[in-house]
Amino acid sequence: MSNSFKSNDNVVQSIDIEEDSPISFEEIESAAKQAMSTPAFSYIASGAGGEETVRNNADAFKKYSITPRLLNDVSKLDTSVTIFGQTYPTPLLLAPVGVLKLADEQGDLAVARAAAKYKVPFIQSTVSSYSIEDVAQATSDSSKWFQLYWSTNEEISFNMVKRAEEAGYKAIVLTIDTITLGYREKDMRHRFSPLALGYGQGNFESDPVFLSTLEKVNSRTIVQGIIDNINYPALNWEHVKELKKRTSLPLVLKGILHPEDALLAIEYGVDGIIVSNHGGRQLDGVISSIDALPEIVKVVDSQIPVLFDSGIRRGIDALKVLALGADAVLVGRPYVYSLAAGGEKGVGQFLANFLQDLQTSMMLSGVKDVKELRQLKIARV
Ligand SMILES: Cc1cc2nc3c(=O)[nH]c(=O)nc-3n(C[C@H](O)[C@H](O)[C@H](O)COP(=O)(O)O)c2cc1C
Ligand SMILES: CCCCCCC(=O)C(=O)O
Repeated sequence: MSNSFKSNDNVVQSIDIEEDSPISFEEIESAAKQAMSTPAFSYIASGAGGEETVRNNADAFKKYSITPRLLNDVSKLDTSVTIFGQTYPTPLLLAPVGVLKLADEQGDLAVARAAAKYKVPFIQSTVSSYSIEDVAQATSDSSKWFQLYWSTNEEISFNMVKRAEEAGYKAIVLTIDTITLGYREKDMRHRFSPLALGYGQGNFESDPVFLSTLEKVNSRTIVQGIIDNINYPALNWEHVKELKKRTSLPLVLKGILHPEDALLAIEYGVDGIIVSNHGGRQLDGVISSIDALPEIVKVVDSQIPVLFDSGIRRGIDALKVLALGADAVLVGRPYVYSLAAGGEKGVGQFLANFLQDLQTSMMLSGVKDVKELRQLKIARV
């Protein structure tokens, strides 16, 4: 079976879909579950507390309904978006996910290569399994952004940002909702920490500042050091101001849910925001990302790009978010499950299917491009 994705520059990219490869999100999730140990799968799938927000993220999407327009000649579809002066053929990015080796030995390298085929930017996590330099070398033809967890030792943060700049990354994404790790009952039950298993030390292993700080006593010390370092409850807007001064790259804040914080981001000179509740993994009981989006889009009023994640499972979900005014969308768990189920090829198949779903959904909604999507009638029912 062959699936094709036609991008706006009329390049048809096709991949072979193996007969028994998973297609729907539910099939991919189930294949990942079979491929992984229970604690590892659970770390990826679960959320904080009683997982109310994980469920709300998914349920909220079902509440938004589209009223399509017809007879609008959608034969020439343009899915491209321009963010920070770069034009991408699709409005999709891959969310930063730490410890990807948990899903596949090739981890971030496999994901970066699959993303490059579809020109989908990959946002590499601070706690990635491979270093910034390894991922940069894995493929030069993809756009990569770097996600930063602020460190108690500022030099570690600035050093990583510098390395990302030198490696040609296109943006810095500062995650602001993880000043301490969420209360994750399932991981506690399984006594599970992916870092303790050594899956996510790419950037720290090769970070001389970090290693000298820890005096590299043993790997357990390093792991504890990483965890201690990314626990930073003191994080505040002054750090954002400082980071903005220290990088020439566009700075994006990930984890915004309140319109006032979106306005503060603009006031502090931030270049973009990601409306996100971290896939329900941080504060249980927070508003679903999709419900938070409309008010934020309204106050931001196109001053900076508004990106979105948490709960996107299919192309049609992305269409709803774009119709509500987001400039681009990120997916998390769907590509991680695809990686666990099928490695680099699995991620490629997921991307092809997802983008085809988005294209088909745009056509059937009667919109030709992402700008027109904003005019689409969408209501919460
Ligand atoms: C296993 C896992 C690890 C994650 N690691 C990070 C991380 O290192 N940095 C970060 O900013 N967000 C991280 N996230 C959150 C994602 O970037 C994203 O916000 C979330 O997965 C979006 O929700 P979705 O999974 O429903 O698409 C992680 C998510 C998962 C599932
Ligand atoms: C034990 C280290 C976890 C690093 C944080 C990764 C993350 O953001 C997550 O949601 O998990």
